[in-house]
Amino acid sequence: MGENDYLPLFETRASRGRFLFKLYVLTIFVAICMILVYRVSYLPVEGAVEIWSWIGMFVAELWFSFYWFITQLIRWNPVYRYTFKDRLSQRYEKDLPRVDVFVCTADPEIEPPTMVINTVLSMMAYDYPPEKLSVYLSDDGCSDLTFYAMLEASRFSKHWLPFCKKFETEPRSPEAYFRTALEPLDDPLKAKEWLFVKKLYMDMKNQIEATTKLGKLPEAICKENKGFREWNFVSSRRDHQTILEILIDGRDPQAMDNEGQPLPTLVYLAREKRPQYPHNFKAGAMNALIRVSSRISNGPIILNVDCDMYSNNSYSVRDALCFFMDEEQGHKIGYIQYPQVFESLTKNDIYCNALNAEMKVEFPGLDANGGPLYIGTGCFHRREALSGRKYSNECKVDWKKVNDTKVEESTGVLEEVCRVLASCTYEENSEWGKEMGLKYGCPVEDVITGLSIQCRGWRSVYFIPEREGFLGLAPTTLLQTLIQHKRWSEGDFQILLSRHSPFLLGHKRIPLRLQLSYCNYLLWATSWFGVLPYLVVPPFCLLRGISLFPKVSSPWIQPFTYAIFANRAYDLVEFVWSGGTFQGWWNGQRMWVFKRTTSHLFGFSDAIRKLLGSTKSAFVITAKVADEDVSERYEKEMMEFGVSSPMFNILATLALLNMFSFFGGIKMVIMNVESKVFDLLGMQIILCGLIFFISLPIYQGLFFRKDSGRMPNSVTYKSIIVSLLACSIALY
Ligand SMILES: O=c1ccn([C@@H]2O[C@H](COP(=O)(O)OP(=O)(O)O[C@H]3O[C@H](CO)[C@@H](O)[C@H](O)[C@H]3O)[C@@H](O)[C@H]2O)c(=O)[nH]1
Ligand SMILES: [Mn+2]
Repeated sequence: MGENDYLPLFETRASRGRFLFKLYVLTIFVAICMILVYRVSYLPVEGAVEIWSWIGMFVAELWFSFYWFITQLIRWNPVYRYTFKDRLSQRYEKDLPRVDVFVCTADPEIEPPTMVINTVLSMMAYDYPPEKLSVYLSDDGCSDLTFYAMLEASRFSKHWLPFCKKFETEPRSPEAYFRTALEPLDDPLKAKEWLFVKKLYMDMKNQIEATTKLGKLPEAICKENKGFREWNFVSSRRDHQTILEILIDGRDPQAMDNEGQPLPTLVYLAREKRPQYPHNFKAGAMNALIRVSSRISNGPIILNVDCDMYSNNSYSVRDALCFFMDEEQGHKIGYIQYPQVFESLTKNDIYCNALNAEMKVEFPGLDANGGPLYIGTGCFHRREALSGRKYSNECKVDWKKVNDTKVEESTGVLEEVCRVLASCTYEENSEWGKEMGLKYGCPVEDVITGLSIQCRGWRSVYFIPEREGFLGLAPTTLLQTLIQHKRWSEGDFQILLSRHSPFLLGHKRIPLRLQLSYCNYLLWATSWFGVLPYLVVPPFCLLRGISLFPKVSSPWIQPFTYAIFANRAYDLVEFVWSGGTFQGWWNGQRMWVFKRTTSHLFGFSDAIRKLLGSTKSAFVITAKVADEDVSERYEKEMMEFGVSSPMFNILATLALLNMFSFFGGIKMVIMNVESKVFDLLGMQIILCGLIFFISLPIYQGLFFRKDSGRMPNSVTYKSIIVSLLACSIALY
């Protein structure tokens, strides 16, 4: 192939027709400047409350302006990637590299074993040479139930893999497939086979679920495999030796599916845990997997998924390789991030978990600005980059040679060697968790690790396949959503404050526009600087009759209304364009306020406390199952409160304060029609009104609902007292 007729394995297209967007940005920019000019030139001269309120609003607006700037920077010039899998096959089919898949699970109760093995099975069934595919499960829950389910899955895979090939099934998680697929009616022979495999799956599932419900394995099952004996030595989930079993050794000529084809390697690992050693959550699990897999299969490409993210597209590995193996650009690429897509969402996505705008607009924009973040799941890594190697020109891989090395040890010996690699002491006095592998000490181990990979000179790529690559589960209650966002905002902010921040570590190593783009997420924790003043000061001042905005009749009102409403209109268009509904957008506005006044506020304070050394970071795992009545309310899109939490106290208090002020404001307007109250306070009344309408589900939860998902009484009482107190302070 000559220099000139090189055909790339992927291509990058910038999105076109951005003129309207850029015009919109320009007009908002002008409006923002005018708002700031107004604030500075009309600073009240007397009255402490007046002056301080004014300053509070000004701080909020400065914050909004800055944040607006970085959100536009991310949106400025998104790029989209396309792959050519046929070219990959033509050139490299025989030399495809080994690929290691890492699945992490941590708790058999909130991450049920059937869900875990469905993810594992979907990964084993990739359209990829099985002898080059290895799937590793890290079980931080150290559960014999999960181990048992994995054994069952390894048996079932002998039927499932040939079945997937024959029927070209998609998706390849049996649960997801059988949930929707219809039996093939055209061919009775095929139908018989189809029904047979379906029954096999159902039987396996029922048996695993029955055993899980019991919570204990029957003797008979334990006798079947020597692996179960390991649990005799497990004192608790936090105190046990390494358990490592190679359930299928791909090298074993006996490891065949029922059509005589080889099977992918399958490994179960519960790394050693001891109370005196920090286990570092998912980052620790991943690092153990990196080491263990380096001995067993040592694939140069690693795919990392959470246990709830099954593969929905059997070509994802090939797509990813189109990037890594591209002759001109591939060697620079450290990781390829796929979007996080969730299948558990309701129609109008009541908790706004879809991340549509992030995944469809912001990440393509990040890709243009220097590369997307690593977000923990659905990400293909180059092993070298993940392990800590710096990028250099020598990183060019000779793909024709990568498969040359062979492991010689027997399965038993390999297991022995690898147990040591997953022990607690192995990492002592080493660079693991610092310069090697995923970084420790941060609740968003993914983002901080991705950033450090980029700072070591690697490029990252964002790829949205036509058929979604991975489908996962999002939180299904309000509190879980808020807690997840607290973990994210806290971790992200911690990165910004640390020496790993994009501005310190990234200085001169990644482009400035990428440094700034990172702030879009790393500054989440500070968002309450903007939002809290806007939720507290206007209603408070409204009750006192202090005006914070230009008169409705003044021309100065225009930049305010334009900046607020045009911005929201743009947001709506973007939301609907990326697949949402109008009601979903409205729900998103509510969650926007909720997250900023609770998750981000708490994330901020915990990050600061951690900086001062008074707390340690934790990782609250998101539940993947819920009680029946909770799920039922979720399906009906009823907001779930149910338990008391300081987060709910804040939400309810703010909602009540704005409600009192809104009605107070309306009353003032009605009582003094001639005195132009509306002209003076109109904008504040409208703002309080918006918060009032956004908070309707809160009032329902506080006063009108009877079900167990309503606000607990303690929250109701506390919020009423505090908001009334605030109102009386305002009035007197
Ligand atoms: O001690 C732990 C805790 C968690 N996990 C696993 O980490 C994954 C993510 O946990 P989850 O509770 O589902 O968190 P999410 O907020 O949904 O996860 C997102 O955010 C995390 C960082 O906050 C990333 O680790 C995840 O990959 C990313 O999907 C799951 O597979 C867990 O089993 C472990 O392996 N060990
Ligand atoms: Mn998750």
